[in-house]
Amino acid sequence: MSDLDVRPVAESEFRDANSLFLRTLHIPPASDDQWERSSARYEPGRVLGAFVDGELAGTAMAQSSSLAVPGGAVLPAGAVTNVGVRADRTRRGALTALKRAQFADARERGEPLTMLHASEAVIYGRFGYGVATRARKVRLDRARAVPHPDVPAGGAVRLVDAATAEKVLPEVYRRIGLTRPGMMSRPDGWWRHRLSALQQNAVVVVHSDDHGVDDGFALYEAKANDYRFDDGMITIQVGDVQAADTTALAGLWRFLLELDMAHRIEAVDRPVNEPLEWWLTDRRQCRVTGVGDDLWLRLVDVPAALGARSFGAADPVVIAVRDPFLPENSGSYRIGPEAVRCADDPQLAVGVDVLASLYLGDVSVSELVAAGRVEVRDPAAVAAADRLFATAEPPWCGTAF
Ligand SMILES: CC(=O)SCCNC(=O)CCNC(=O)[C@H](O)C(C)(C)COP(=O)(O)OP(=O)(O)OC[C@H]1O[C@@H](n2cnc3c(N)ncnc32)[C@H](O)[C@@H]1OP(=O)(O)O
Repeated sequence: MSDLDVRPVAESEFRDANSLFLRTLHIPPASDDQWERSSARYEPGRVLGAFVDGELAGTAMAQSSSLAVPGGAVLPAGAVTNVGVRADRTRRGALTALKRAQFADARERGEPLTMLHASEAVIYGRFGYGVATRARKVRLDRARAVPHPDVPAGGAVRLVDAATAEKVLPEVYRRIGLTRPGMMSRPDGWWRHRLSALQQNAVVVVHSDDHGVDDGFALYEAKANDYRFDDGMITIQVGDVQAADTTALAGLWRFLLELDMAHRIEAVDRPVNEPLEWWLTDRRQCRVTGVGDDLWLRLVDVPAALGARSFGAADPVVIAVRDPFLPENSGSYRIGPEAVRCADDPQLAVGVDVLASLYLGDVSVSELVAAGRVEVRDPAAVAAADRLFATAEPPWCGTAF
């Protein structure tokens, strides 16, 4: 019988934890240069190790962040990443023990939420995570994607070098603000890691408004084919577009669509309701090549999380929440103008993972009723619950971590 112990790893062990994690993704250990960049995200006390008989067998870490929820509140949230268990130690409870320790740590830190992007969709539901935002991938043929005359116009764009980007991008992101449910703050270490990519092939374009105030940016890389023979000359791969308003967003997209020599533009992690189709004379030139799960959310402290978001106008609904992994969250909640625990008979019942999918407004209650994921005890409650949880626009995270 082997002995499993979970504890925060010392800073001197961060690199071992990183190497172990990379191996679980079948990636070789980082070079000194890669580790130098990657290590910025490692926060003392937030990198956990699972030790089997004293030897590191698994790891999971979190970055201190925060998440915008419906109604405008921004809640402390751990951004969980670099989760992996050595291939010869899997399926013996190491991840389960790491998740228990991470949730306990989140509670101590006063973080009602924890979030992640999942490598596989089957891993995290059992721990109470649900898909809370989705994102789409689009592809545009530059020659045919002609901007519509009604596309908002204004401001200016400029290319900036790596040193300028390091200063300007975090400022612009802060100025834009966490304006939409699902947007998260980007820790300093996240920025250091992300911007270190600029030493390589990434290009940064910044948009400023008519008063010269920077209000958006885009990061992209060019992937060159042999333009003499291949169908495609150059594909522009867009990794991060952030904008304060539609004029800035349209200005950045217009710039990308006017890049000489670019044959194709591909963008990932875009909001499902980004108005690209409406900005083209031929809407079919915006090809959606995929819509996938984006942010997975876990309500670690259900009363605090429900109490922090606003709800739409409708009669209150009593919902029973089942949380086998953190049973202290289980119970009935009256959701109305405010959400509180109660002792009333529930009208609907959900698992805490399903509650996470409803929480930011990505999916409606009735869609999940149709999917069999919401137990209905009072059918009249479904329409009211739809109105309570509905948000003005779909949530979007927009930050890869
Ligand atoms: C946020 C991120 O970093 S995402 C990256 C996640 N990491 C990876 O994908 C790397 C490769 N995979 C791994 O390292 C491991 O398989 C992990 C971390 C996903 C799981 O670690 P394990 O220690 O094996 O998990 P653990 O033993 O606690 O499993 C708990 C339960 O989840 C199930 N489970 C865990 N991982 C998987 C999986 N990938 N597919 C299907 N079921 C899984 C187990 O079967 C077990 O089920 P049970 O309770 O019914 O017996």
